[in-house]
Amino acid sequence: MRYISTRGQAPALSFEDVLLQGLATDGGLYVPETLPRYTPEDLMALRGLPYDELACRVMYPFVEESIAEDDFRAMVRETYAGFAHRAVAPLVQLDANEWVMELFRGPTLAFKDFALQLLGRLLDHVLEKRGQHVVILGATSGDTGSAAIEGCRHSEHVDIFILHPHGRVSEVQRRQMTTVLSDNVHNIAVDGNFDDCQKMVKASFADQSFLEGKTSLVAVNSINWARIMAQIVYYIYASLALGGPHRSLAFSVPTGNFGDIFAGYLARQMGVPVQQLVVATNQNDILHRFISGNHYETGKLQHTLSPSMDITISSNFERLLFDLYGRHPESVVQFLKSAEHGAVSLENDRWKSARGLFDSLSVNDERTCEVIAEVYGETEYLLDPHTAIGVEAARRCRRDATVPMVTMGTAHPAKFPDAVTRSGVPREAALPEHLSDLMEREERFTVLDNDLATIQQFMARNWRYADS
Ligand SMILES: Cc1ncc(COP(=O)(O)O)c(C=O)c1O
Ligand SMILES: N[C@@H](CCOP(=O)(O)O)C(=O)O
Repeated sequence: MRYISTRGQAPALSFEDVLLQGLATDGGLYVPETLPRYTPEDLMALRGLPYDELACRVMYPFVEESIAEDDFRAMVRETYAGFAHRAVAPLVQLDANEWVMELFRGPTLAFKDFALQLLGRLLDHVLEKRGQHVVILGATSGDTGSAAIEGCRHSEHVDIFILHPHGRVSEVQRRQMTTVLSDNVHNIAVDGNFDDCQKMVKASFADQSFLEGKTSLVAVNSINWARIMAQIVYYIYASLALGGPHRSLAFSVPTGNFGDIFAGYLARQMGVPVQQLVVATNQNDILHRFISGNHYETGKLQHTLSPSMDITISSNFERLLFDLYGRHPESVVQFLKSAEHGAVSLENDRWKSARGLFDSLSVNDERTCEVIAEVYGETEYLLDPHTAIGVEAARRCRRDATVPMVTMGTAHPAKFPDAVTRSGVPREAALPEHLSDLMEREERFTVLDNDLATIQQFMARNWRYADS
């Protein structure tokens, strides 16, 4: 399988090169040139497989030219053996035909573990083979950072620098990152917001001269194709568990960088019967405004009780645009250029074709807390604020009550105790055993100005082989 850039000017690459590259050299994102397609018979043959085996079978075609099957299977098995539930991604029923898929049973309690615990292993495998050391650079609004650090903390082959917006992630999220004291882990709290962090990450990928040719950058954000690939699997798992391929499903996905829901879109392109995808956002609603009204215009970032979705520029929207434009890169470039200067719309027929699949809703903090309380009242099930937004959007946007609706449960409620307390539910969300002393652990992080040169100088001084 070859991967091509959404902007059409970068060379096509193999999986191994895409894994190590991050952004394409033309600023675009890599996508597979073609997707594997399943017939209903193919899907039937996947029914009942344990999660790790399904994951091997779904992902292997994407990596087969770069990694031997036995090695890949071993990495996938080890990854999902580290999850706290035997089903890996259990489905919890809230109501008739209404489910939450718990994607937070991995080591750092958010859906990012599905891809990032595997990404750490894939990187180590490839870097060991090449005898190479790299620098990982990532931006986080709270969850990617800890999952990426967990995936790479023991690696001899990487140094990892994670930028988070200072004071704008939850205390649990911050501590999950900053209490990892390994020499190769560098947490930077940026005096800015997530968009600022993400912009500096992308600028650093575009121009890596600050590394003086001594190393290269690897991405752990969902600009890295491997992130999306691993997330396709749980959509297929949900479908097969709830009657697929002979029954359609709808998904509601708490959305920020559009990576998770894009994986659902790809599962559908591969033949999984998905009737509806609901984009569930907080007050940072650029995607909701686009889906509901064909109006794409960045706004000012707002800080909410669902901080992981405090994002106004969604990286993976570009991957969807590429498809909506019939895989015509010049149109993608033109759209994105115009968006830098104000509001943009798609041609009506293209937007309508997206509307055939996507619905959306934006949910504010007050309503998020009400939903946490309502669902707890109905079922004694405790939602985190991101998942609560998903559940609200699922209920409000549902097209057909006979089609099972699955909300992606993207984080454990214990990561966001403020929202849980504000909702007034009579229960605390306790951290699991392995994190029970998190609040007492020593922290290490550096606060830096929201300035690209400052960040890059810090990195150049601090990566482990800086003087070699
Ligand atoms: C808990 C949680 N929910 C939802 C999202 C949104 O996912 P995506 O950025 O893939 O749209 C994120 C982070 O991005 C997250 O950490
Ligand atoms: N919500 C994310 C933001 C980064 O998104 P990514 O999926 O592109 O890594 C976070 O929690 O860090």
